Amino acid sequence: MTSSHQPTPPFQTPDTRSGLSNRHRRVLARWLYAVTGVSLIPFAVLQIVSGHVILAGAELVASVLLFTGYLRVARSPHLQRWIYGYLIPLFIFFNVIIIVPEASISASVWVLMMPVLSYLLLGKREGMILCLPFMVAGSIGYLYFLENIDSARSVIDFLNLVVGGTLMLLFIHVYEQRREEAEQRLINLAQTDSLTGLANRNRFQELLARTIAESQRSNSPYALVVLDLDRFKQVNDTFGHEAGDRLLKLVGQTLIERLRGTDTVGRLGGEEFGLLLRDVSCDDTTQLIEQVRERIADTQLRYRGQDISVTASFGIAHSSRDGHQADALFRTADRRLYQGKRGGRNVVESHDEPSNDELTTTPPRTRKGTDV
Ligand SMILES: Nc1nc2c(ncn2[C@@H]2O[C@H](COP(=O)(O)OP(=O)(O)OP(=O)(O)O)[C@@H](O)[C@H]2O)c(=O)[nH]1
Repeated sequence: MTSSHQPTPPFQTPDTRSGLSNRHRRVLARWLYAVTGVSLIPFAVLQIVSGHVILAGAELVASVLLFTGYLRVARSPHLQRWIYGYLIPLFIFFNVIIIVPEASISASVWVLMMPVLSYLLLGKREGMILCLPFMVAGSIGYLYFLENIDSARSVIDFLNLVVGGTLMLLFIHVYEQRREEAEQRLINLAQTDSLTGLANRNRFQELLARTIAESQRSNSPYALVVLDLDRFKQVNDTFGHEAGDRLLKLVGQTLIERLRGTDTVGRLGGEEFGLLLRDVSCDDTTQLIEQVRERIADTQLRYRGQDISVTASFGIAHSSRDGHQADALFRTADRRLYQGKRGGRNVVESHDEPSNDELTTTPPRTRKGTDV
C-alpha cells in the first residue's frame, strides 16, 4: 500500500460552471425564456400588420416554445441543455436578422450580447466556445449586409462591430478569468488549514460524508483514523511555539508522503489529524497505520541545533465494523484514540477496550507500540 503519490488536493470548486451558482443560472435562464417569449408577441403583431403572416406565425410558435421552456427550466435536471437550447437558436436568430435584406443597421448590436449571455450562463470555457463562432459569423454576415452601402462608411461600420465585439469578448474573458481565480483562492482559504496546507476540519468532514456516500454505492470499505500527537505541549514548552508549528507541518508532510493519492489527510485542529483511507480492509488499515505510527516516531525535526521528535496515538474506525454514520465513526475513532492515550500513548487502537465481562473470558489484547 506504499505510494509516493500526494493525496488528492482537498480543494473543490462549487457545483457550477459560471460565476453564477446553478440556482442563479436557473433563475436567469427562466427570466431570459420569459422575457424573450413576451418580446416576440408585439413583433408577431407587427408582422401581421405588415402582411408577413408566415413570419408572424413563426414568432408566435417560438413564443409558445419559450414559455414552455420558462415553465420547464424551473425543475428540469437538464439545466445545461435548456441553456444551450435557448442560446443556440437565439444566436442563430441574431445572425439571421443581420443578413435579411430589410435588416436595420442596428441589428448588429446583438452580436455584442453574445459573449455576455454565453459567459454568464455557461462560464469561461463553454461560453467562449459557443459565442466565438457565432460572433465571427455575425461579423461576416454584417460585412455581406454592408456591401450595398458606400465603401468608406461600410469599413468604419464593420470595424466598429469587430473592434467593439473583440473588446467585449476580451473584457468578459479576462473578467471571468480573474473572478474564477479569486473564487478559487477563497475556496482554498475556506477549506485549508493555513499552517499545514492540509484539508481543515470542515473540508475533512465534507470529504468523509462524500466517501461514505460513494463507498455505500460501490460497496467498498473505508477507514477513518484520528491521530493526536503525544505530549505536544512539552514540545511547545521546551522548544517554543515556532518549533511546535514546524513539527506539525513535518507530521502533515509525513502523513501525505505515506498515504495513497486517493486518501485524505486533514488537520482537525491543534495537534489532531484525520486520515480517510479508501478501499482498504480492516487488517490492512491497522498494518498501514502501524507503519505510519513508526514513521512519525522516527521523524526528527532539526531545530536550532537540536533534534525534536514526537509520537502519536491513533484511533481507527472501519466501515465494515463501525457502520456508515459520520458522527458515530468520529466518536468511535476518538474513543479508541483516547483509550490509547490512557493506555500509554504511541499506539494504534482499532478495537474498543474489552468490558469487564469480556476480560474474564478472553486474554488481554496485545497493544502495539511503546510508551515514550
Ligand atoms: N505550536 C503549536 N501548538 C499548538 C497548535 N495548536 C495547538 N497547539 C498546542 O498543542 C498542545 C496540546 O496540548 P494538550 O492538549 O495538553 O495535549 P498534549 O500535550 O499533546 O498531551 P496528550 O494529547 O495527552 O498526549 C497545547 O500546548 C497547544 O497550545 C499550533 O497550531 N501550533
